[in-house]
Amino acid sequence: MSLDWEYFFSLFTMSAFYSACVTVIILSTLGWFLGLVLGFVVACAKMSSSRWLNLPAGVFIWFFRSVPLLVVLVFVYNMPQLFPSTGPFLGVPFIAGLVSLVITEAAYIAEIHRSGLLSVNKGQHEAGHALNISFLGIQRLIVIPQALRISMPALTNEYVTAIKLSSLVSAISLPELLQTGQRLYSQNFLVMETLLAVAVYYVAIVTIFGSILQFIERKMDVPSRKPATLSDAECDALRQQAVAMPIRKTTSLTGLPPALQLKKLVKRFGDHVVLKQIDMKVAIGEVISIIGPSGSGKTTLIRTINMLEKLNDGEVVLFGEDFIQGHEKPNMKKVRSGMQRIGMVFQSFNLFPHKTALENIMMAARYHGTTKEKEVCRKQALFLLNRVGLLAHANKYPHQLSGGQQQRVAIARTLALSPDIILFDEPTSALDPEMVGEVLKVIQDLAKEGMTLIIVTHEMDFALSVSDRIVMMEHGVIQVDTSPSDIEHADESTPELLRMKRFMGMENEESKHV
Ligand SMILES: Nc1ncnc2c1ncn2[C@@H]1O[C@H](COP(=O)(O)OP(=O)(O)OP(=O)(O)O)[C@@H](O)[C@H]1O
Repeated sequence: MSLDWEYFFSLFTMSAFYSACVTVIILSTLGWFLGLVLGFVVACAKMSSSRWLNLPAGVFIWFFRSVPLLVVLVFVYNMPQLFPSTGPFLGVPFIAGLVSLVITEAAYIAEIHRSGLLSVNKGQHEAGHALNISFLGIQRLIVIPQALRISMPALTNEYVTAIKLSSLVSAISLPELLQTGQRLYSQNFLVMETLLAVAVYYVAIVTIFGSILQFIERKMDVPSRKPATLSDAECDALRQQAVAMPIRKTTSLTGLPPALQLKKLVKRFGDHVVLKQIDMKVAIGEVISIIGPSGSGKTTLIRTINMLEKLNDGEVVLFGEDFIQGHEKPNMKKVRSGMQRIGMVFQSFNLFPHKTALENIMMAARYHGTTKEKEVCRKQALFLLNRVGLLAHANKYPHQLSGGQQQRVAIARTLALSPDIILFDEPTSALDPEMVGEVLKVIQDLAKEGMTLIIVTHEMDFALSVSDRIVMMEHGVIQVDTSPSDIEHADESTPELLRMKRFMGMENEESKHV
């Protein structure tokens, strides 16, 4: 048996096939896109902690992934028999086909979205929170763009599946490609030629639209972008554009309330009490280093100050005003305005990987509208980047920067909100030794300018040189709270201080014999 090639080629000049192609493209594209949107809602519902949301979402995914599209299709198309009022809507084959495709696609795509959303690092949410960006803002600006990039290959694959699945709507007499072919070969019995032509049409659609999605995927692929270091001339040009930030001078003023007052802070993780009634005052412009053995609660302490950890009991007072009360539901208005005054720099930088260094710095100011115009915002970000010595790297993405450079960008990002207090959580612990100095220098400059700083650190020499007070924590309590000079002069008459001195590695020969 040989194929009738003349007939086969004639099928590519037949207008019925081209209108069938249009039907397939519209149906599968709409089905995929609406499935994308519905799938996102279902994924968010499934990830919600509310049983009222995650249970129905789980049932939806389980049910519609289990039922074949053909069954859903026939059911939806015949729905008007049960509910006649749906007739004008679901009785239309295109709409019945679209609704079925959207429901089935949404069940699959919800799981793709969920894996994308889950793969965005917790630190990204925390960095957004520390920049006082709301939950929805964090999703829109930080999480969804990253999750979409991660999910894009699987979503492209799902689009191809939608194109192929659209052939099933031939079962309800929608003149798509397969149905057009079936109608032809039922008249002339040239089955193989017709189906071969149908296959060619499908391959062409998949190839064209698959390539478009792959192009978008490549555009979203941040690691493949490699903006270069700017030349000296380019840096000079940018420096001319930079506009100084209105940084608040917070040198200690007598008569003003402390910048921070921690009153009997208690934090528990299950039965484990990590902070045991911590009391501490931080004056305006003061630099405090918190040291102590691993697990003593240093990080937890500063995380409770900006609500990254929920306080169980106690109170945080910010510039003399109520800020956080452990035993009460937070007053979100007060918390939001307080958070605006506290910046945080993380051990693992938590820069936004889909944004350049400059965009990382601009994000929060633009979100909060502290600087209305994008251009002013950009100029201030340039100023901050210049201040941390990274103007030449303005257009680079975090993956192109060294650890020390990333941390300096993170500090500039924090400064973009003009905070009054900055919390540093072991800012140099994730850095190679040769990069520690460059970050400490930036922190030292902030200290000299009178910024209020609380620094959790294991860099003892740095703590001694930069701090007004050094606080040593052990087992969730503050053991010693003293000045660097008291530590340096510690001897046997002050055993607590001597122990701290030893912990800091400053033990001298004399004291070793104590
Ligand atoms: N999310 C959490 N869930 C349960 N336990 C936690 C959590 N975070 C911290 N902890 C526990 O709280 C204690 C204090 O942890 P924290 O990170 O504050 O210590 P640290 O003094 O900063 O230690 P390190 O110097 O090693 O960073 C530890 O025992 C830790 O296991």
